[in-house]
Amino acid sequence: SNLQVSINDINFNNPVLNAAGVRCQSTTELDAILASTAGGAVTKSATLQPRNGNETPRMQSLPFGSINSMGLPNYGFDYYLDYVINQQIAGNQNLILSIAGLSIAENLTMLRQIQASDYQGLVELNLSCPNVAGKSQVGYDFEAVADILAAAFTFFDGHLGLKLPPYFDLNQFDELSAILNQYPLTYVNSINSIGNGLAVDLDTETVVIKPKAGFGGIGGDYVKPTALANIRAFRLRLNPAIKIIGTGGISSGQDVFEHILCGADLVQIGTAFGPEGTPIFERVTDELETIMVAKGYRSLADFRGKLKII
Ligand SMILES: CC(C)(C)CCc1c(C(=O)O)[nH]c(=O)[nH]c1=O
Repeated sequence: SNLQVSINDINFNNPVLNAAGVRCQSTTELDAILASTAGGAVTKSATLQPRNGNETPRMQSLPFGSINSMGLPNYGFDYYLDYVINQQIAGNQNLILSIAGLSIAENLTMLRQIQASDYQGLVELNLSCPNVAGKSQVGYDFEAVADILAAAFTFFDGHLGLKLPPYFDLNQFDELSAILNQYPLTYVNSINSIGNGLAVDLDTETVVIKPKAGFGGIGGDYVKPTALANIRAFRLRLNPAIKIIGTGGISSGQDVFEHILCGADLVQIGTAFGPEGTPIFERVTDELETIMVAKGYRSLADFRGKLKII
């Protein structure tokens, strides 16, 4: 079967990438993803200056997923911009440069530097980035979303995608989609981890991660129903020119199939990629092909977005 996907004029051999944040902070880790069956690689969300991130333990595996409060540890924007440009020179277009500035101004600064560079690939703006003190993360402050997109598109003409937090109220999908449809976005990526979950250890009667009194983003099996709902809700509301990347709860070819059936063009694996490593990409794409053959689908377009109601 044909697993190929094109996002604008960027061709992917298969739709399965890593998610920003998992095993993608160093060039060694990114090279390993590109050397694997993965359709492409996403960099750890970058801030202008390098960051150590939060105290450990800051991520823990849980029975059905993970909890993390990493605190944006990364080697800094220049490190990742250099990497994706070098990959572009080497002929690899399947990179996504992820940025998560600590302010709207910092995000615009990074976008201006990307605009001034030779980078022609995909850029993923992480809207779970912090907002002004006392306000919700940008992704939950729709005025801030409108402001940053209006400002960005006064100068940025590259392939801009948005990494969105999960939403749970159908009116939020209507309201946010009405904003996003006003801009020439290349894609939205749904979902980021479900924010501020909590896991406890029965024996020690403690939380399991040190930062934020144990509060952290939840990923893995726990979040797949929320991910599928967000993908479907945005697919049904967004301009068809805005593609969808599905993230959340993928650990099998069946999960990939479900994301694509709900409307995803590409998918990203975060939590499950951690313990399994790069072999997950071959396993998951093989499992996807098996399902497609069994169902008689020859390409992803044969079933993408064709979820039926009953
Ligand atoms: C939560 C932020 C630290 C503001 C952004 C980076 C990030 C992190 C992180 O670096 O803690 N973890 C996630 O699950 N998603 C994210 O987007």
